Amino acid sequence: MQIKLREIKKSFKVYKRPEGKWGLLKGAFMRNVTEVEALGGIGFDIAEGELVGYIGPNGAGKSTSVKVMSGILTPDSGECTILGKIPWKNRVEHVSKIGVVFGQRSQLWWDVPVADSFDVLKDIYAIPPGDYKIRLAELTATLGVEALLRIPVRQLSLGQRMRCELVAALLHRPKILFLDEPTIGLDAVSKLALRNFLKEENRKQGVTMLLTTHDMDDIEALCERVMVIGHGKLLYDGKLAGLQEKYAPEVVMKVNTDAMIAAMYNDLALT
Ligand SMILES: Nc1ncnc2c1ncn2[C@@H]1O[C@H](COP(=O)(O)OP(=O)(O)OP(=O)(O)O)[C@@H](O)[C@H]1O
Repeated sequence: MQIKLREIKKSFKVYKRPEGKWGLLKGAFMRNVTEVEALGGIGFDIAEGELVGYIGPNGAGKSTSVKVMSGILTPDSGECTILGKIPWKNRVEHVSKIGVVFGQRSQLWWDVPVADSFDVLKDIYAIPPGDYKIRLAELTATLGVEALLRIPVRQLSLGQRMRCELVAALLHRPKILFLDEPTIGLDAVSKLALRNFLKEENRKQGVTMLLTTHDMDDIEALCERVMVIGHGKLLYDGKLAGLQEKYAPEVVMKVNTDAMIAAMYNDLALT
């Protein structure tokens, strides 16, 4: 298995300021600490070449899991091996084998042209110049971003930036790609283009992908297998068709996946 998680737990300490008009002053001397359990013993396996959907309501623990798997966060307990290594213990080696796209954050430098960010990534990942040239040409052509290379990132539209984020995440030919809400805020055309790209990258290059999204059309278009997480626990791991059978209305021409997922969250008391 490329990705293996067992009983991963992660809690965060949250500091609360005392309420009332003196709260700010009192808060300087004393703060109430509470613990939020983001992951309560998550476990799953993902094999090479799989494209798995990872869904759940807001605050379910999806991003926290992705951060653990990408080595950004160390869990409180449990086991996690990615390509046989522990992400937070072998960080340098780990990041050279994975790619991460956070839809709500950028890994590109805001004020410099896109091409300059790619050049920096080439040095960070120590990509040989010949390979870099080929891979950059291949990715920029497929994602249609050649004309954007000299433009500073802050001047790009969301859809343009997202395509550049994908180039950045795939330049070093990672074996695994974690995608945390990559289609958030994109229009229908950009979503379709991005889905097609991900499907092809998975099929042709064999890149293993874990896709976190609230857009059930993403899941339907890309993932045969889906994992549902709620309150930090894995609630379902299986075929999308299995979820549809259980939660979709009996006779429909096209399954309304958003309604289906809303019914499931209600049923599992996740809302
Ligand atoms: N750095 C942090 N400090 C405190 N609490 C945190 C932190 N990161 C996450 N949490 C909490 O952990 C829980 C899980 O958050 P997480 O971001 O993993 O959820 P999510 O499933 O990705 O949600 P969304 O769909 O809204 O992005 C939430 O209750 C959140 O408030």
